[in-house]
Amino acid sequence: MRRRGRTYRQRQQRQRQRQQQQQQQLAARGRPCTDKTWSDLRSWCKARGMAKTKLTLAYFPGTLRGMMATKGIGAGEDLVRVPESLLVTASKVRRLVTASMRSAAACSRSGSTHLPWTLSEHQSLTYWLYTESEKPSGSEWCMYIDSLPRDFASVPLSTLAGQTPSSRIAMDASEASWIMGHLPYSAQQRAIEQYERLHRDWAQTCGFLELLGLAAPAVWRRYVWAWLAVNTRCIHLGRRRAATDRRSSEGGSRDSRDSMALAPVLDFLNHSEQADVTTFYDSARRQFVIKTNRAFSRGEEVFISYGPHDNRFMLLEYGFVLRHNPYQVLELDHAVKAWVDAAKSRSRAAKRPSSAAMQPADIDELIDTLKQHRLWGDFTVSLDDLEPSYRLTAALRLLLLAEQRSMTPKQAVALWGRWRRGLVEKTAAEQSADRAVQQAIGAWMCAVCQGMARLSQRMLRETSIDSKEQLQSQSQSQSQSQSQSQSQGSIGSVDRFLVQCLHTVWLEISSIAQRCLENLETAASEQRNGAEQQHP
Ligand SMILES: C[S@@+](CC[C@H](N)C(=O)[O-])C[C@H]1O[C@@H](n2cnc3c(N)ncnc32)[C@H](O)[C@@H]1O
Repeated sequence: MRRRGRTYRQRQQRQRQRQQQQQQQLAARGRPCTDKTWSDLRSWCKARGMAKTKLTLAYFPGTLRGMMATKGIGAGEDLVRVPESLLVTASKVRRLVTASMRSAAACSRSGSTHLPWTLSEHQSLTYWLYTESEKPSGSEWCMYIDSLPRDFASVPLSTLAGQTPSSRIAMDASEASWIMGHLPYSAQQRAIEQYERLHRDWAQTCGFLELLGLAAPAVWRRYVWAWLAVNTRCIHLGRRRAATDRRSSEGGSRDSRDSMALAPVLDFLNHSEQADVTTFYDSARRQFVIKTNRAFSRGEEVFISYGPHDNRFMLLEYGFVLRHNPYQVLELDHAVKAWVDAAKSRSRAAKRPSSAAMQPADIDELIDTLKQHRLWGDFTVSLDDLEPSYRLTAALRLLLLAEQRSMTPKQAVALWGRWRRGLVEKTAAEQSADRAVQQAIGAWMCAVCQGMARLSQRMLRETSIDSKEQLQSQSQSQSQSQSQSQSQGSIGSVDRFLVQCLHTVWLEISSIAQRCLENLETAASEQRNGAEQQHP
């Protein structure tokens, strides 16, 4: 039977329904941004040669502000092409400063326009962003600067940096000590190094500008903002070429020594570990290009990849974490170092040290052996196999072998060398030492995982948003008892998103530690069963 054609009204109704469905789908995925800042930025970029893209700024439930496909994007298509004129690089900053110095009286007095540029790329871009954002008459780049986040509160360093520069993290601010106290050990160390880098960059920039007779960045919090904007948003242009391989850097073009840049529009793209993009510099058209190797449908969030990083790195560098990060590992450097410290104290505390017992100097020698073989540090357990990594096994094997009473440190190193070369133990004594060290590694791993599981349970309680709010009201009511809250650190006004990220990190740690424990228990019971069958 032939279907009768639809009436005009039915067609109209169906079209309306389809439009409504599409709008609902879009809203579930993300909400396009209707902000004037975005339309101004787009027009400003267009006037400077940026071609139209199939991307628009939008807000998404999980990732907040990011880029949405306005049309279907096919695999192999360009996502965005940023013209040279819109890339801010260190060489451009250097040329701008040189040009301003040429016209400055200070420079004509010295009669030289040569600038011995000593700032790093990060320092140069931070200085540029700082000065542009401070310009009283408005910057030529104000459209771009207005599009940047007002703060980077979810990046721990933003709080750890404090209100004034200081040579080390000021733990008297209770929010800073709360954050440090809730970072995993490995992240604490990285946060300290990050702070030292920020402070060194600020001090070196001030010193350099004073030498040139230019105003140094005086407002610390603004400098921290500019530094974090560069750290979280700059793109990597590819490998730096050697100075001899450099092409002309005159005429405003990019110097091939530049390896990073600030790039408007492109820096709205969020990260996904599933993103598959190719980035390159099209020297014929003088544009930085990002191509996607997978398709995106209309309304979908478009991602790039910031690299294969675990969540601790993501949190410290970018202020977010992935719910399921494929690069997650349990980092155990702190536990190995704690074992070393404890072994040294035990040895020092022994009243009559026996000639066979390890002395602190022996332990240092063993560590040197591991360092010589590039096997000291970066001790992990991966989520894939829940086994200690080769580096961790190697370190534990050497240290725990040497700790056995039957063995001198020299003998331990020799036996360890045989294990590294994959040789089978020959004598009965060697075989028994090997069995004993395997058991000792199992016991060590068990104790460490139990400790990590206990610690993560506490951290999970303290970073759950409910308890955050409870603690916040407690800390408000206890605001008079400053000394107490300062020594323990208070959650105070710590960014809510940062607290959620910390919670996710501790969930990961707890999950790996628990699963690792289960694995160890299964292995131990299999061993027991095997032994019982051999000697019933
Ligand atoms: C290059 S910018 C991307 C644009 C940024 N979302 C914005 O609003 O301007 C990098 C920052 O975006 C955020 N971000 C990137 N990928 C993310 C993700 N998968 N989930 C949550 N936030 C993300 C982080 O705050 C990060 O520091």
